[in-house]
Formats: sequence, structure tokens, C-alpha cells
Amino acid sequence: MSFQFTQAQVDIFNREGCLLIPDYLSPNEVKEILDHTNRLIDEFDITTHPLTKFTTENDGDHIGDEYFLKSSENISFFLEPAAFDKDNNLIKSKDKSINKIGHNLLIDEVYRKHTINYKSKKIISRLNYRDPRVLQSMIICKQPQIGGEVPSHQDGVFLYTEPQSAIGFWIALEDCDETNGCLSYLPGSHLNSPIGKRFVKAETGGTKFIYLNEDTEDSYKNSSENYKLLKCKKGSLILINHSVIHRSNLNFSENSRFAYAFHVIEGDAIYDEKNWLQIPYTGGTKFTKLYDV
Ligand SMILES: O=C(O)CCC(=O)C(=O)O
Ligand SMILES: [Fe+2]
Repeated sequence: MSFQFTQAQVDIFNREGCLLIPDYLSPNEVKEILDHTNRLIDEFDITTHPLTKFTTENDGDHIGDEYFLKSSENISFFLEPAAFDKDNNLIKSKDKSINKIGHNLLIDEVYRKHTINYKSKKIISRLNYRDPRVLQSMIICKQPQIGGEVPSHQDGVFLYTEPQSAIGFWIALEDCDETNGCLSYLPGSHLNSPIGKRFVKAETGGTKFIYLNEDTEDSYKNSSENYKLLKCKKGSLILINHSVIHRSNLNFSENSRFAYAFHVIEGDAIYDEKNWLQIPYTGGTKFTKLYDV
């Protein structure tokens, strides 16, 4: 067990808000996740997917909201809007039409073992988490040519705890650079950017934002030359602080940009019922432990 996570890396992460760790996964481990993901995509029946069948008469928004909210407990497939024409016909092959798969991949043994293990335990315990819980897990596809931009944001908006505690583990499954939409971030922005808004369940069903801090909202729009690019090789891990401002560009290359990401929170932080992501369906009251304390 040779994986090291040093105090020097902790210091960079605390200063920058993001940290790149090359070779977190071996080429064989990356291949295992990619092969498995491609198998799931092969088995996925897009013709019966609720979001390919809706028409304006049968309330696609409502079906979409339901499907999204329930994905907290299962393996759901989210489709790339640009894979459809204006009449909602699929214009890309199935494997090129998926935007994201989530949000609880831990029910699958392959994703689970690459999430809960001695390496993530070493990182999270060095960062002084007491009772780390895995809140969500997903494959992000960023398809060639249509994989859209992820606008500037803070993860604490979507994974809101008091005090803030979310941390992203983002693992490149393919090489990433500026042509296929690698991540980029505003160095140190987590140190002076209180969470700008919260993504919550709306009373009427669906989701909405509650605005908290306009200055942070303004700094999301900061000019792109201040963003630092996180170009990396497949197998790299990028840690993302809850408050750091980060984004990714659209993918205008011929290659996809698959990544596996999971987010962890502190189990004893307040996680209230306003948050979009809840686990009412599994009968549990708490998210999965990253490790047994
Ligand atoms: O994969 C991307 O482009 C964005 C990912 C992201 O923002 C995250 O995992 O927090
Ligand atoms: Fe993010």
C-alpha cells in the first residue's frame, strides 16, 4: 500500500482550493471503470427512458424533476440536450447521447471499490474529517463536440451543509486538456467566497435556487484568464473544495472526456431537508460512510 498523501499536498489544497494528484488510479483500474461504464451504457434502453418519450402535453418538466430527484438513490442516465433535435428526436448514437450517469453509483460494486478504500480514507482522514459520508457519485461523460460547458460554480451550492464540508473527488478516466473541456478553477477563491446560493427542492415540486451572497455570484463571472487549467492524464485525481469557484469548457474535440466523481460531506454537519439530494427511498437516514470509524 504505497499511496501517500503528504502534508505538503494538504497545504497546497488548503491554499489553492483544488489539488491535482497524478496516477491516483492505475491504467488497469481506469480501464476497469471505463469498460464497466460502457457495459452499463450498452445495457441501457434509451427507447424507454422517460425523458425521450415526453411531449409538451404530458409534462416533460415534471417527469424530468421526478427522475432527477429519485436519482439520489439509484443509477440514472441523464441525456445531452444537444443529442436531440427540436422535435425531440435523437440525432446521436446512444453512447454519444449520455451526459451523466448518477447519482448513487455506490450500489454497484465496481464504483464502490474505487470510492471506499484505503486511498480515499488516507486523504479524508488527513483532511480531518471525523465521520465522512459519500453524498453522491456519478460518471460525467462530456461527449465529443456536444459535451456542454459546466458554468462557474461552487459545489457547496448543490451539496450544502452547515458548516460547509463538501469535498469533490474527481477522477479523470481519459486525458483532459483545453480541447476536451478539462476542469479549471480560480486559485484561492474558496478563501473569500462564501457560498453564493443554494440549490433546493421547490415547494411546487422540482428545484430552485435561493440566493445568499451576491458578491460571490459576481465573482463567478470573473474573466476566464484568471482561471487555472487542470490539464491532466487519465487516472489523475482532482480534489475540489466546497467553496472554490470552478468550471469546465465545452468539449470541441473528437474525443470524449469521461470522469468519475464522488462528493463527501462531514457526517455531523447539518444537512437539512431543503437540499435537493435526499435519501428517503432507501429507508436510511444518513449517507454511506466513506469508512467505518
Ligand atoms: O466534470 C466537470 O466538467 C465538472 C465537474 C464538477 O464541477 C464537479 O465534479 O464538482
Ligand atoms: Fe463542481
